Parts: sequence; structure tokens; C-alpha cells
Amino acid sequence: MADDQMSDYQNRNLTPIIDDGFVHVDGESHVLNYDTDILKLDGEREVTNLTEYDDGGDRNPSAHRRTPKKSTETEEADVELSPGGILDEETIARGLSNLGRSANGTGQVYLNVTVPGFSLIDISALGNYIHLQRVEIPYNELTDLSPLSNLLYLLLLDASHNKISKLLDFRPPKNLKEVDLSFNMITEMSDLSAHHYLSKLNLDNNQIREINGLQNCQRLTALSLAHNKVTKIQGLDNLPIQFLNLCHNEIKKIQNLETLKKLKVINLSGNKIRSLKGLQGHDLLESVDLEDNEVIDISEIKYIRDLSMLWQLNLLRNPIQELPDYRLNVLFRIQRLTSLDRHKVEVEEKVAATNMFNPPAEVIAARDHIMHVVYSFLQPSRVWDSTLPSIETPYPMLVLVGPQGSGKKDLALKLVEEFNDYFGYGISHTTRRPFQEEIPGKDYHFVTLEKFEMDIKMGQFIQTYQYNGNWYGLQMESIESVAREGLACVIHMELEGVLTLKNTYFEPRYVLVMPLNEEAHEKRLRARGIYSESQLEYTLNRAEMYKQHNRDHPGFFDMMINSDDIKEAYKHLRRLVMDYLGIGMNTPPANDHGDTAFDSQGMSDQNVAPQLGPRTWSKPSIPDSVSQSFMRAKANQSPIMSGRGIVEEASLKRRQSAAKEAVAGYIPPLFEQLLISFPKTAPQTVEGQQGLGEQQGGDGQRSFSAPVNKAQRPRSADSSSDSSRSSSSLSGLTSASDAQQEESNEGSVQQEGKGIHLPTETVNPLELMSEPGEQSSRSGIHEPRPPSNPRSHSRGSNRPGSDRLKVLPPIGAS
Ligand SMILES: Nc1ncnc2c1ncn2[C@@H]1O[C@H](COP(=O)(O)OP(=O)(O)OP(=O)(O)O)[C@@H](O)[C@H]1O
Repeated sequence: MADDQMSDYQNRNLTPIIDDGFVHVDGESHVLNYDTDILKLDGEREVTNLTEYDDGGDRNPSAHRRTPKKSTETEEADVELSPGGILDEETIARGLSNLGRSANGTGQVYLNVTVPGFSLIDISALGNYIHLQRVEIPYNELTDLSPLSNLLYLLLLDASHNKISKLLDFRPPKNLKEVDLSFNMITEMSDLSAHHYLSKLNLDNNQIREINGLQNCQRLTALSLAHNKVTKIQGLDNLPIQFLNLCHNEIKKIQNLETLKKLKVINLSGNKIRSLKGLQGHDLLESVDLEDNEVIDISEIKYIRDLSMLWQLNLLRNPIQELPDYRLNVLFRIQRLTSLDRHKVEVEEKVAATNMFNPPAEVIAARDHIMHVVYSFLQPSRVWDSTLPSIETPYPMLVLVGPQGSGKKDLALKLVEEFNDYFGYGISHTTRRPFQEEIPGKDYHFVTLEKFEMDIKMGQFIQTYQYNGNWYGLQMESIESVAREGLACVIHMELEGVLTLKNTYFEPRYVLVMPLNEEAHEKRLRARGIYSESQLEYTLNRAEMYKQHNRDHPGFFDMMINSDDIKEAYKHLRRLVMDYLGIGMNTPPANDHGDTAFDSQGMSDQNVAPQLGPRTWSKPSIPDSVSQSFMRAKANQSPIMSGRGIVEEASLKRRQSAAKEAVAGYIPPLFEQLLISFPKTAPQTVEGQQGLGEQQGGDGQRSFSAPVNKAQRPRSADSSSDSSRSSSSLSGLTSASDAQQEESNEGSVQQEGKGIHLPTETVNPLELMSEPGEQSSRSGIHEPRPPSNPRSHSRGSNRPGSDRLKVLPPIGAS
């Protein structure tokens, strides 16, 4: 019957056309029984449908050298199948399956045959079964497949594990779609132009050295040549290959893939590849396997980082794995990966990667702050006098914030120059070289990188930030030296510095100094003639970032000043400051910054934008009259006086009462409270620090980095809060006004018991202890407290630095 049908087709010249699972004969379409997946791309060859055999799926080839599954027990009679390796009808009959319609739909025929493991050397008998669509003859000893030329409808051929040395060297069944000739003895590929429909070709585990003969296989979507001897990727131009497996060959270079526009999966593991160059531009590429190669340089990732579909990457057993933070580095560079080195990528890893290589400003600031707090804890000797936090009196500070070239440094210096009775300039440290007109110790403390790093480790910094390759930082001493003179401190810094500062107990007022006109800003930067194009671009981009931040975080800055015109900007800053100080409203500027002190526009002036938010410039809780009269009084004082000033008196008083409490054991010493604040994060942070000299990738900026567990901090000297916490009001909060205020409400403050005060040697502890009245007045308010640490007593009287200037204004508040 088979012959009849065959001749029928031939007589009628009905050449079946097979496409997309349909066979089209004489105008009719029939569904093909086509269901296979013989092509494995992982290099691990599996025999399809192993479970059909008696061995239950044993992959040992010898296990297949046995009879196919018997349908009944009676059929197990001793019939010798295919004696001498010549395939006989009986064997074929037992291997037939999948009864279906013939291609023309007129008869019922078997479509599949499976005859594995018979040591077959001759399969001529198969030539009679022209309707077969699927032939599986693995694990035999075949060298010749020419009988298959008759199988007009053959779609799938599995002749793996044989002794075939020539590739498809028989008259081709025109519709052959999938071929598995893995584990044979093929040494070279032949021209497969006749196989127009070939879509999957598996030639794993042969001896092939060169890829060729495929140029006309315009439907080839999957090609596997694993475990061969291919030395060069070639001969694949313009093929629609989606899955390419060239693992375990001798390939050194990824090349000639440019025209494989449909490539989705490529396996090049087990080769000698060093560079990923050649993978770029494959926009559909989803998976790259380069395990066991010689990739050593992390920068190679650039060739695949822009592949928008890539989700799977394997670089196991490459030297690149030895790089520190390799995994996070790769994940940072290719954030869309969901599998790396055969391991699922967790969201936490992506966050960690970003935090490590391009941390958001908040993360930088938090780390920076924690690092400096920790380093300062580690210092054995501290001069507590000048760092005493008090409850109600934030040390007055004014911070000018803005992008480089906004003119904030000039504004700060000018302000300090004019209002030198009120403000002192908090000089930052920097590792950059001074510009021509800059004076060391006035504009900045210019220090070496080594010195900067050393100072960090000595816990001297409150905050550091790397900008354009240089480090900047504000030291406690810079603030203290201003505070010692009874002055409020003016500093300037970038946004990231502010974020750190907002983590500390300082509560400055923040003024955004913003060049709103980009052209003017650029002009000013260019006029300096010191910045490269990339630095300019970077700074201008940051200016945008400032604007955005200001929009997104209402209340973050206390106000904004347009600095397009620096003289105008100063006039407005000056007026604001005077307004707040409550002094000299009619005083003309004592400098060349304007003809008159203020214009009539007042706060509504367009150059001054008070920020919406919970805070206002002046502190409502202190009556203006009080603060202003105090400030006026203060204005008449010299900041450095021979006798004890009002500020000093206040400070002394506070510390005396602090000493009483500490001696009486009411309040744990400061250092204990601080340690309680950061029991977990501190050591980890310090250990994780890297040297300043170490560069990082990404944008070239960083603060010291270390993994940070964001801890909930109790109120203490380091009374951090979220980054957008409002700063305190500057109004009425100079040291002096603080003193006044303290005088009026000292009792209530002390009763709250939140202040952290240390005794000074100006106070005799024994004397203090003998003041029962005071103690009893507190005892009704405080919970009973454990006895204070005995060490605190001795520390109180003997601590280093106790011979320093004794009376200093307090800094910060809880
Ligand atoms: N301690 C600090 N923390 C963070 N940023 C700082 C610190 N000290 C200075 N900066 C900022 O680093 C940037 C670079 O400093 P640089 O001295 O080169 O700028 P600048 O020309 O003075 O800036 P501007 O003209 O805006 O005053 C400036 O924006 C400056 O304000």
C-alpha cells in the first residue's frame, strides 16, 4: 500500500509541501504529527523519548542495545530481531507507532518508527515506509543513511550515536526539519543547500573543525555544534538562527555573528574566549553562557550591558570571578539580569549593587555620617567641653547649598566679612589644590589625601563628600573654632553634604543658592577657566538635580536665593540675615555689594523664594522682642571679650548643672549613650571602609562606603532623623539667645532629663553633691536611675583637654 501511495503521488506529480506543521498536497492541508525537541543546547545530549524504552530512561548507550518494548508477554518469544545488523520487517513492525493519516489524508499509516540499540548496519528496509515522518535510529552502527532518501515526508531524523562520517549525504527528503546526528564521526560539514526546511540541526560530539555548508538553510533556527573542534565562528551569515550552541570547542574570539539578527540564546562555554566583543548589537539576545572561558576584565561587560533582552548570563569559571565584588559589579552594570552564574538574582542584590556602585545621595550621606560618628567614638580622648549638646539650643549655623559655581562660597565669605560680630566662616577641608586667588586657611584647609584620610580615621570629620575627584569635608573643629568665639557658623556645601548634616544633631538653616539661568551659570563656570568640558556638563546636570530636589522636597531648604546676579543675591541674603538678626534694618551694606541695604521688595522679591513647608525663617517659639533685643545687645559686644560674656556665663551654668546630674548619677555619661545608639552598625561600618585613594566605578563620586543597617536611633547627641527633617530656626538661636532662653526655662529642661551634660573641673563635685534641695527637686520627676558608671566620675575630672578654654557655647541639641 505504501508503494501504491508513493507511486500515486509520483504519477500525479503531487509533491507534498510541508510548512509550519501542515502538509499541503494537491490543494489540501493536513496536520502533521510533529512533536519533537531533539536539539539540546546545554551540551548534554539526551535521547528523546527514552521513557518509551524498557530501561526507564537509562542514558547509558549500551542500555539501548536491546529489544524495543514488547506489547504483550507472549510476544517475548525468542525471535531474533534484525540478525546481523540488517533491519528486518519484524523489528520495524515493533518500532512503529503513532498511527495517523497519510499525507494525502486517504489512509491510516504509522508515522513514527523507533529502532534504537540493535547494532544496525543496514536500514534498507526502512525505504519501503515512505509515510514515516519521524525516524529514530540512535545507538546503532550505521554508516549509511541513503535508504532514507525514499521517505518523502520525513520531518525528523534521530541518527545519533552511530558511526556516520558524512553529513546527510543521501538524496534529501525535501521536508526534513530536524536532524540529530550527534555522537557520530563526522569530520566535516557538507553543503546542506538541498535541505530548505531544515530548522534544527544537532551535530554535537563529532569531529567538525569548520562550520560551512549552511548558507542556504534559510530556516535554520537552532544549530548545535557542541563538543567539536571548531576554532572559528563563521559560515552563519544571515541565517535566522535563534539558538546557537558552540560550547566546548576551540573558539578564541566571538566573531561573525553580526548578521545573526535573530539570535536569542548563545552557548559558548568551554572555549578560550577572553572578550565579549562580538555580542553587542544583538538586541534579541536573552541568554549568554560563557562558563569556563578566559574572561578576565570586568569592562568586557560593556559589550552586553546594552542588550535590552538579556536576562541570563553565566560567567562561572572565568578569571573575572576573582574580582572583588564581582557579582554586585556585574549586577550593577546589567541591572536587568534575573539569572547570573546559574543563580537567581535577588532584588536585594540589585539594591546592594546600586548602593555599592552608584549609591543614592541619601545612602552616601547616611554612610558618611555613620562613619564619622563611629570614628569619633573610637577616639580615646575627646574634648567634650565644646561639643556639649543641649536640649533646647541648636547651635546656630547657616548653610549655603548649591551647585558648584553658584557663588555660595563668595556669598558665605562676604557675609562673614560684613557680619563678623555674628558669623564666623566654617572652613571646610579639601584635597583639591588651591586656585590662584584662594588663601589656605581662609577659603579651605587644603590638605593632602593622606592627611584627609588620617583625619577621618581620627574621627575629626562630621561629613565628607567627593566631588569631581576631590574630597571635601567639614571638621568638628572648624565649627568649634567659630563657636568658641561666640559666633554662629556659616558654611557652604553640596547637597550630599547637607544630607549628611541632616543626620547629625546640628540643625542649621539651609539656603539654596541657585543659578536659575543655566546660561549665566555656565558662563560663570567657564569664566573660571579651570573646568574640563565633562566637569562642566556634570555640574550643569547637577544644577538640574538641585532644582528637581527642591521641587520634590518642599521644606528641605529653608529658602532659595537666585544667584544669577551675585550682587543681587548677596543683597537678598544680607537682608534676610539682618531681618533674622533683627539688626540695622536701615544699615547700608558696608561693602560694594549694593547702593542701598535693601530694596523695597522685601521677602516677596522674586530672587528670594521662601520654601513652603513646616518651617519658617524665624523661630516662632521665641518672642521676636526677646531675640531681637538680645541680638541688639550682642551686636554691641565684642565676640572675644576679656571677661566672661553672656554666652560664656550661660554655657558655664549649663555645664555646672550637667555636672551635678552626672555626679549624682542621673544621666549616663555621654559616651555610654552614644555607644548604645549604634551597637550594631558601628563596627561593621568601620571595618567596611575603604581607603580614600581607592577609586570606584560609576560617576566617580563617593563617600566612604560600607554596608549600612539603618538603625532606629534614639535621641542622643547624634539625634539623626530622616533626611528631609526640617532644620531648626536660626532666629534667636545664637549662643547668646540660647543663654537667655535657658535662663528662663532651665528648670523645665533639666527636669525632662534628656540633656547630656558632663561635669567640668570648674565645678567641685563634692560641693554639688551637698545641694540636696536641687536634687530633691528633680527626684520627684526622674525615674530611679542605676548608679552611674564609676568611670564617669574619674573621667569627669581627668579627661584630656580639660585645660582648654573652659567656657564655650554649646553646639547642637538633641
Ligand atoms: N564639606 C563639604 N561638603 C560637601 N561639599 C562641599 C564641602 N565643601 C565644599 N563643598 C562643595 O564642593 C563643591 C566644589 O568646591 P569648589 O571649591 O571647587 O567650588 P566653588 O567654586 O567654591 O563653588 P561655588 O562657586 O558654588 O562656591 C562646591 O559646590 C562646594 O560648595
